[in-house]
Amino acid sequence: QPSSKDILKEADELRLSDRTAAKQLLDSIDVAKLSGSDEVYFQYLNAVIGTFNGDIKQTAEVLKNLLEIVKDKALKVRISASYLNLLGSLGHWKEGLALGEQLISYASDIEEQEVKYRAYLGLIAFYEQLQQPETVLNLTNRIVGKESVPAEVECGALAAQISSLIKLNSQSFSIEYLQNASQFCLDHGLTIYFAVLEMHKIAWMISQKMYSEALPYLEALIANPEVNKFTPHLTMVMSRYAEVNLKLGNIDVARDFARRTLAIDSEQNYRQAIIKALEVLHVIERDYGEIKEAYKYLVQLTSLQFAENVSQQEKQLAIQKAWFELDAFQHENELLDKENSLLQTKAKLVRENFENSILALVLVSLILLLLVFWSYRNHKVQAKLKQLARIDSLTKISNRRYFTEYAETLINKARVNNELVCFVILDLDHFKNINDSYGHQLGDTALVMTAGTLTKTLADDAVLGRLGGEEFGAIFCGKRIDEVLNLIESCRNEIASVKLPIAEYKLKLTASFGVSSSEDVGYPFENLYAAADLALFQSKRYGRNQVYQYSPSMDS
Ligand SMILES: Nc1nc2c(ncn2[C@@H]2O[C@H](COP(=O)(O)OP(=O)(O)OP(=O)(O)O)[C@@H](O)[C@H]2O)c(=O)[nH]1
Repeated sequence: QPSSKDILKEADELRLSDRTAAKQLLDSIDVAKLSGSDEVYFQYLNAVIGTFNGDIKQTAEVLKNLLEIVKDKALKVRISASYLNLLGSLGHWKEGLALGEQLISYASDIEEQEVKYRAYLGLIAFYEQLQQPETVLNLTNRIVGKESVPAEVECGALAAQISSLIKLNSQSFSIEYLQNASQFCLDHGLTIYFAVLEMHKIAWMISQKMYSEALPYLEALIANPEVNKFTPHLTMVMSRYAEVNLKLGNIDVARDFARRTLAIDSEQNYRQAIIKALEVLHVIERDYGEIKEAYKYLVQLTSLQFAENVSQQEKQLAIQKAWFELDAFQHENELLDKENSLLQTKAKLVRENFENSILALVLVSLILLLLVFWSYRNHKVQAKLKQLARIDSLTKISNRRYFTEYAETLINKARVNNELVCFVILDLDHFKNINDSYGHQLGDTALVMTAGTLTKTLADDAVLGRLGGEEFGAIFCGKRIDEVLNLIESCRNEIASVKLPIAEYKLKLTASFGVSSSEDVGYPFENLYAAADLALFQSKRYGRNQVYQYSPSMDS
């Protein structure tokens, strides 16, 4: 029991030699059981086998649809080749030219030689219809005589090759070559190609006026049942037979076969044969003096020749038009491609621009951030510097410059508010002795401890500062004099109880105070300062470690 695939292959092989058997094989297959790709193969064979009798248009339609679904590369090439052939027969030049170009590219990247040959054969048939014998010859030379070419492909190529050689009047043509080719196709049972080649041989013989030599070949063709089945071949053979007999003086046979030719193709589909038959009949009637009959055939002949010329010219024009349209289409495609790549470049540019903008934005943001940070730091540094410029580095309270500045501001404010201002100068007693006896370091410690005590006892009520050396100042605004004196008194006590870090704490630290008030000397700071200084002097003079308040009597 052969598999469906084997049956398909067998039908494929019989396709050109025995169409009926091939068709019967196909009909024996259960289509429902075929796999996807085998079903396409089946449809393809069914369509091409049908072509010989059936409607070419319908076959073309089937192949077109198969092309859309076919997956197998080799089968795709075959279907394309057959479809191309039909497009040529139907005069669909533009579609054919486009498919032809596609087929060339399919063929170039297919591995299987056989498929490649079949693709070339499809192209050959199409270019024959385009009447381009040079192209046809070029393609046939890629097949003829090459290794592992299937006989049917070889015969197809041979038929086209020889026809082109004759058309081009080539030196490479010889009747022996044609004879061998014809015999080869006959031996392989490829009757159609055999008939085509025989026809070329006969035509060539007629052109060489070898009428009697041509006669037996024509008779053999007429007797061949395979040729008989195929109307275009049969009409051509019969009309040629009429022509040769006319030349040989067999008038009755010539007339008979010319009339039979007209009868077979009553619709005059195969014009070349009909024209030939009409020519024979016209000559016969004219030579017999049958003027009326001769005239009748001449009219038919002329109008058919005219129609043939017109359709040939129409075909040429259609082909030209197809070339132009294809060219325009390709140009349009190229233009579209260019436009596309332009758009892509544009999009890339926009993207790059965007990316650059983002980058710039990030950079600017970073710079801004740095600036903000820098200015913040700068601000802090400035503030720190400013603070450093105001602070006495040893005692960490306001230095003289800042204290004086600030005192002026406070005093001005107090004057406006009509508040009492008291100014106090404090000076450590016998400080020089501390330095001299215990060293500068202990002197510094004493200064720091004094500032600490001042801050602890007075900072809530007064603004403090170091005036220089072992001298400190304090400003009280909006306090009564007795309150100020009390505070200073307790400050003096605190200083006196400071324990300097020396052995057994036996060194006593004391300070003398001079106090002035705006009530006595007004608000000018110089006045307050001078008055407090004078009071301090009294305090030192009269025993130290005590508080003296300025009184105008001190001035004298
Ligand atoms: N350790 C130290 N000593 C200082 C500093 N500034 C000033 N002195 C010293 O303070 C001393 C001030 O001495 P004097 O002006 O004679 O006054 P005194 O010894 O305190 O005597 P009376 O004020 O009269 O009680 C000097 O020896 C200065 O060198 C300082 O920042 N650190």
